[in-house]
Amino acid sequence: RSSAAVADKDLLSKTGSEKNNRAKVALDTNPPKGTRDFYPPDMRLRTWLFNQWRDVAALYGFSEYDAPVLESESLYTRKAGEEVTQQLYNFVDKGDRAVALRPEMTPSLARMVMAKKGGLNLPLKWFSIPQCWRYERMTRGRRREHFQWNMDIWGVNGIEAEAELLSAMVTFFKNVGLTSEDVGIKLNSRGVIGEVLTELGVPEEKFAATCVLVDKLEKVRRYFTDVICCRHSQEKFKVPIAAIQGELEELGLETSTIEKLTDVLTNTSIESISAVLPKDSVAVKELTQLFELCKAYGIEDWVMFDASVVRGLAYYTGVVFEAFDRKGVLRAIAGGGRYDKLLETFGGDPTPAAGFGFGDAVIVELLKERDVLPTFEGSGYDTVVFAMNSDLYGVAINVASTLRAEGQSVDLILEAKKTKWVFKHASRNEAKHCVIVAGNEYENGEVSIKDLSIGEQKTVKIDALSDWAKDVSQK
Ligand SMILES: OCc1cccc(Br)n1
Repeated sequence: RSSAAVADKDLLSKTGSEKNNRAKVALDTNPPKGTRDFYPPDMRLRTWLFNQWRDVAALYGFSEYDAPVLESESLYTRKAGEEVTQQLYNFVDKGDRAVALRPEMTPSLARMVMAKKGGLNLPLKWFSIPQCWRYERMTRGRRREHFQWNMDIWGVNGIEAEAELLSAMVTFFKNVGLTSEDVGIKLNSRGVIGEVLTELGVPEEKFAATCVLVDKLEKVRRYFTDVICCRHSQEKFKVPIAAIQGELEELGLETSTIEKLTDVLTNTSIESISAVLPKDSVAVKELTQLFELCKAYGIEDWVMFDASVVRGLAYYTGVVFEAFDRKGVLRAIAGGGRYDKLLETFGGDPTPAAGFGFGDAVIVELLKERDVLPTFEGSGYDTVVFAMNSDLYGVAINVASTLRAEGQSVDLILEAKKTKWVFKHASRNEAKHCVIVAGNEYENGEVSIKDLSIGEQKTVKIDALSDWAKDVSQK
């Protein structure tokens, strides 16, 4: 039996409450460490955000898919030292299977594509909003779960896929009231690091792990940038390099290589990066083309080149990008890139792919900070219906049913309540109307309806309630 079950039993027996089954020790009503409850107002915000994501996915012709939150651990046993694999929420189940709560969705997507082998009509434009998990020592009190909007295009070799994904991301930002002054998207290509490391004689099998380390550098850099406030200067990379020097040397990278990398990583223009890369650099060519396509989408104000962006996932192979808040206060808002080799690492056929992940936490922090977050306090149903006295409750049920048949969301008051209480309840829940079933009006075949937005009350014939409902729904 699990230790927790034993503990609970002990607890019950210790408190001698086994008999009446009421534990004397208060239940811990918090959700598990690092997880969140969504009460109705929180759920209304979450539903609003997810609907914004769904709307954009629909605009761009993406289809929704899903996969189990539980996957075989083997999907994530990459050896590149990524944070996401080092913090796996994994366990051995009762069937002795090594399983994990998914830390990201892309491997599940790759598994689903591979399961169908050639049976899928490429290209695929698929999206999902999975809850993803990590088990991080609560040293930093960070969350262990988040919901992450995933948008992926499979089967397209060209940079057009990345441009379409960037456009979809920008459309979302615009739809929720953010501008290119609030958010930027840094673009880079792992080809840049790849070409530099190749020139320096570093074997290709070290590229992924180097990128993962450099991504830490990026995080360390951001920390040191705040501390040392010397943006875009070589010094910044010197100091943080020390923080990962050991790991870089473990990778077998010479100090001269590390120095050369820091020169490359501080480039923030295509022109300057072209000067340190081979003349016929593929990375420069694809990035130049990507910026031209961004111009065609009219999103050039949102995107910029930044050679320090490599993202922390080992499987990216080409263009990578990261959305950030221009004030530099929050962590990355979203990130993505091209991952052409992921299926091969699972033993599948080479299939080009690109996509992004967009978490539900940072964006909400940003919307709050920019004061563009809608409010969701009220339940927002249309009408409250109540009977002034219990012998009219059957009439109230009929009234509610008539209004519901016309598509109105109705909160039928299920108990005897004072009118004052009902009006307060209706206003607190931002209902639009309140229908009162009372004796004298009922004798005339009528009910009384209060318009809560203007506070006026009028009587309506019960057999005219359907027309009334149609009429108010048009307003
Ligand atoms: O962004 C990395 C990540 C993965 C799973 C759960 C959470 Br919270 N964060």
